[in-house]
Amino acid sequence: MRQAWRVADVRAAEKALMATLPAGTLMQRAAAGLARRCALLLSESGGVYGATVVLLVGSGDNGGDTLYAGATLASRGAGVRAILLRPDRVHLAGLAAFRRAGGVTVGDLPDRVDLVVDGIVGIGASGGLREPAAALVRRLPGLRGRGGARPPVVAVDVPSGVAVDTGDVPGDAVHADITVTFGCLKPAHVVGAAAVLAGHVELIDIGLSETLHGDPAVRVPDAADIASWWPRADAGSDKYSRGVVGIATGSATYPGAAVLSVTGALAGPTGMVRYAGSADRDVVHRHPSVVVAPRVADAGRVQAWVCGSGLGTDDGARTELRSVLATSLPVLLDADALTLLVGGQHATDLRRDAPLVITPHDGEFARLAGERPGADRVGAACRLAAWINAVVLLKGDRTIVATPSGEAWANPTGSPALATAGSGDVLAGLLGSLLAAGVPPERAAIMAAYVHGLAGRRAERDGPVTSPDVAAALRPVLAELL
Ligand SMILES: NC(=O)C1=CN([C@@H]2O[C@H](COP(=O)(O)OP(=O)(O)OC[C@H]3O[C@@H](n4cnc5c(N)ncnc54)[C@H](OP(=O)(O)O)[C@@H]3O)[C@@H](O)[C@H]2O)[C@@H](O)CC1
Ligand SMILES: Nc1ncnc2c1ncn2[C@@H]1O[C@H](COP(=O)(O)OP(=O)(O)O)[C@@H](O)[C@H]1O
Repeated sequence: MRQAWRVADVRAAEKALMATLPAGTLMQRAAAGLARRCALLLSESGGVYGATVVLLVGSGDNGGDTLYAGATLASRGAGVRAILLRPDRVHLAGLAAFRRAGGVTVGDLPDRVDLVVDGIVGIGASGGLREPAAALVRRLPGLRGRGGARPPVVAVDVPSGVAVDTGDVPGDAVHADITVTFGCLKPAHVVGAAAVLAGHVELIDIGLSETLHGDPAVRVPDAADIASWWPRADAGSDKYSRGVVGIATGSATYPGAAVLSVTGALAGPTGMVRYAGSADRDVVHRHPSVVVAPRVADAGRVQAWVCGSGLGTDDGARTELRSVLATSLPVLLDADALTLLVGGQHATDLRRDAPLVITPHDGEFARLAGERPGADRVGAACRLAAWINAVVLLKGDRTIVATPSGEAWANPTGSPALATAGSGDVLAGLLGSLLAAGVPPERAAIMAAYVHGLAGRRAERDGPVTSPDVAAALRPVLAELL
């Protein structure tokens, strides 16, 4: 698991650590790690000696890191040119070291560039990138280096132009190939559009873990977490002890939603899937192992319910929603079930002790919360989770999982190929199976999003992706993961 920390916490930890060290130690550690990464990148593409490196240097310590790293590269024979965005407020010691090593300052981007280092602004950024930095950043995609190729861009700490605590990108911003960050990850590395602009993120240890306390802003699961949390059958298992998941999705109008959510559930860890609804014939035809009933009330015992996708929003759908919410079981609500919640007719049904998970996309989120998630997706998901007292899985690129107590996770897997009709139904079924197997709701949401994201990536290897492809990819993905 990785963790990302807010700027205020990073600042406090840096201050506490700096108090125990000679002045400038942390910047030297940061700059050394940054120079090492830049040198490696240049070595892979023709060598450090003779390469042309451009530093974009802002007025704070982010620029200081960049100048010291530039000095190291210059001392190894690179031609390093620094553009100072605020010459009157540059990091003076950094600039002196840079000049001593043979670095030169220039007024504009050179014709040929082999590496760009973005040190315009780091965690001290406020608001969108200002001019003249913004104009410079807009020109970066037009640069050419060795062999006419676009030169790699290394961002220092964070890509300049992103909102560090939210991952929002309010305007022009650097699109980095690599971001070299120091001490710990920040939210912009793992959520929102900023995470895409950060490219590959490399963390340099500057000793910050000694003084970094409290709760991270966002957690990011890895494959080992998912594998270790996944329930497994053992010699004593039977189909009931593994959990039975109930699926109340689809309708005569939308039988596909039922089939897709059931397919997702069948890939999960439960020993049995029960389906309740009017798409029963389609479900049994596709999946003979599924036990079907016309309504939730007739379905028999389950350990968790999935309700919503393709259910419709008529009175019959409302009855089914009421039936699942009246149980004392974990419930996942998606799609039409979320629409039915709007207007408050189910407010009393929602007052329940058993876990509730909701899986809105941005439109459904807006219907429930009264506004779209906006720039701070993690904050928005946490607020809705607290308000509705449910685990919220906010779909999208880097899906967010938030708990009522304010814990947030960002899913690192996935692909835009998942933006295809019915792929959310597959996710809901898988998540429901994890709930029925006894996995705590926030973990079930994180695990389902992770595996669903891997399935999307696997499916796209074979060309354009449909939701049945995502469902079909779940089992091979799990075979590799577990
Ligand atoms: N502390 C430590 O121990 C360590 C810190 N380290 C490094 O320090 C970095 C933080 O340095 P920092 O605090 O000096 O802030 P920084 O990111 O350079 O930006 C401040 C300057 O940017 C400007 N500016 C702001 N917004 C802007 C905008 N939208 N558009 C344009 N300009 C904007 C702002 O100008 P102003 O608003 O004042 O006019 C101000 O002058 C951190 O990311 C890491 O790299 C490492 O060495 C490890 C140890
Ligand atoms: N741009 C994107 N990048 C990555 N994943 C995405 C993107 N857009 C959507 N997704 C994922 O695709 C799925 C779509 O779900 P949903 O909107 O409920 O579709 P449907 O209702 O058709 O099943 C979600 O898991 C979501 O996280």
